[in-house]
Amino acid sequence: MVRISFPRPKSAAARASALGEYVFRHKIVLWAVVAGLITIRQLSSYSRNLTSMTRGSNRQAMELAQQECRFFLAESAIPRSGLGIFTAVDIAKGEQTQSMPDICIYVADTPSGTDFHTHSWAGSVFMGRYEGQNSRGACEGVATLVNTMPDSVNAAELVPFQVHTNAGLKRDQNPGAGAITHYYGVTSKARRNVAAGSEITIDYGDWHYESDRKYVAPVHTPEWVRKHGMCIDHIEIRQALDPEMGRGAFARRFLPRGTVVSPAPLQTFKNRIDFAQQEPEALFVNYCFQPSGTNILLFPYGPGVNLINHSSEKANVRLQWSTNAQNHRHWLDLPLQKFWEMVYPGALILDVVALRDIQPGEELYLDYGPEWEAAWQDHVNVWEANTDPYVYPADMDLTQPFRTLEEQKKDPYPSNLATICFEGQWDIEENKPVDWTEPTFWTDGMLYCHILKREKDKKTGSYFYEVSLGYRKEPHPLDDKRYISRKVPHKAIMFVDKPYQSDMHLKNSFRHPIGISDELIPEHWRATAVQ
Ligand SMILES: C[S@@+](CC[C@H](N)C(=O)[O-])C[C@H]1O[C@@H](n2cnc3c(N)ncnc32)[C@H](O)[C@@H]1O
Repeated sequence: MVRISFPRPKSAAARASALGEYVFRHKIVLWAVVAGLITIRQLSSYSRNLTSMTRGSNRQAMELAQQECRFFLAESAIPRSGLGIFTAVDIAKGEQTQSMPDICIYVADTPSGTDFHTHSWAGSVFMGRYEGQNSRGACEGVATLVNTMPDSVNAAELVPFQVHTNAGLKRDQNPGAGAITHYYGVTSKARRNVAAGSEITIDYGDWHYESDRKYVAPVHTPEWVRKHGMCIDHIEIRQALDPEMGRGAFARRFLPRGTVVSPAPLQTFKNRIDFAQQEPEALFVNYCFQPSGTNILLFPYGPGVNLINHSSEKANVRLQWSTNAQNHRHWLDLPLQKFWEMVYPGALILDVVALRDIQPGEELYLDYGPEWEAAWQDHVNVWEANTDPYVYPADMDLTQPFRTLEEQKKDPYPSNLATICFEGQWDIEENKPVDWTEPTFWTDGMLYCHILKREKDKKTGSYFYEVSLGYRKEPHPLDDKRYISRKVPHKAIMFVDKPYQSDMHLKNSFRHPIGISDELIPEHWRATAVQ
């Protein structure tokens, strides 16, 4: 598989003073020495803890797991914006501001009449613009949890360029193809040095919270963060041990029985039917809980939570309602109409809790319930490999020069693929060619394009192209010649699936929400099922 990565433009905030950098780096070194000493002490206390746990006490070990945790969810410094992400450790400029990459699940045609759009990203941001007519990506983890504070962006710059991986599942081999998202690998990095205790913030760009007011995030102490926060750093994401499952979630450290492995703030949806505009219904439902006997969907967006795969025999985590003050558990008792008036994303929080001691590196499993298991088995029994011609965009060799339209007449690209170009100019006039401009945020400048001409730089050997840009949702012959960009570098071109071609649109791909124990759901919710 060939992957390209794009350089990111330098932002003003990234130009921190050399002196500040020097002081901060030395602080880091000092911190690392102290941390090293702590680690040695912790390791010995860790083994003591293990011993004491076998005697029945695991409180100390749980505290240790909490101490080692770097990232937490706690009440945001932005008024009335619920939870925010805090760091308990110093982060140097350029380092990651999260402990694991996020996934995004694209819905090809955003349902109307729901609040799906409030906690999902515009199609272009994580490169899913061409999945459908009006696509939006619901992401879990930092990409959804981080708050915007345009006047005080301390930290995160979202880095979307490692997306597009089918996690080893192929449509001609695996029943799980199309049942997991391909958009994995969204991360964020610090724009400047971030002190331990800070809330991590970004700038959403086109959305300003009460834009007439300025908020500067107070920096808490790391102790405050540990005391009041919920750890979101206990999980690592890797390929699942069973390759049929795609990715999976693994324990980053020893997690004693009863540890909250991760909180899962929920976005609630009244009706699963809203996500059934196409066949198959939106992949999004596979990443949601559905209480039995209802049509309600609960989308958990705690980092890594919906990467936990199913096993009824090996389940080592379970769900329970969070005891955190940010969880409005009492709202579950409200009549449903009142509940829907009150509820907002993050108002309800489930905790994923260790059912037994979990060793570092163990894969985490949740019991999705008998209905899910039966549905998966039925799916595997009837599933047939899809052998129609198809090539994954990630399998295209991007070291080869892109073929011009003329060359493609003789040697066409696979019919499911389209070429896209990243172009920084939005006001190109018809029939007035311009020279290529680098976009400030690459994915925003993503457009369909046709390759008209190719040149090779004699000195460097790199390729440059003349392309025509298409501003439509689908490649269109009329766009062949109108908006021309010249001197487009090779790195600014790539392949994507045309709309409705990627695995998640396969008619025979598996769909089933995750089951949730009846004990957690109020009885009166079951009276609501819409047929
Ligand atoms: C919430 S996601 C879990 C994360 C997913 N593995 C991924 O890579 O994004 C649920 C989906 O994962 C896959 N999955 C989870 N547990 C599985 C199992 N026991 N066997 C096969 N597939 C499983 C199914 O495609 C299911 O619909």
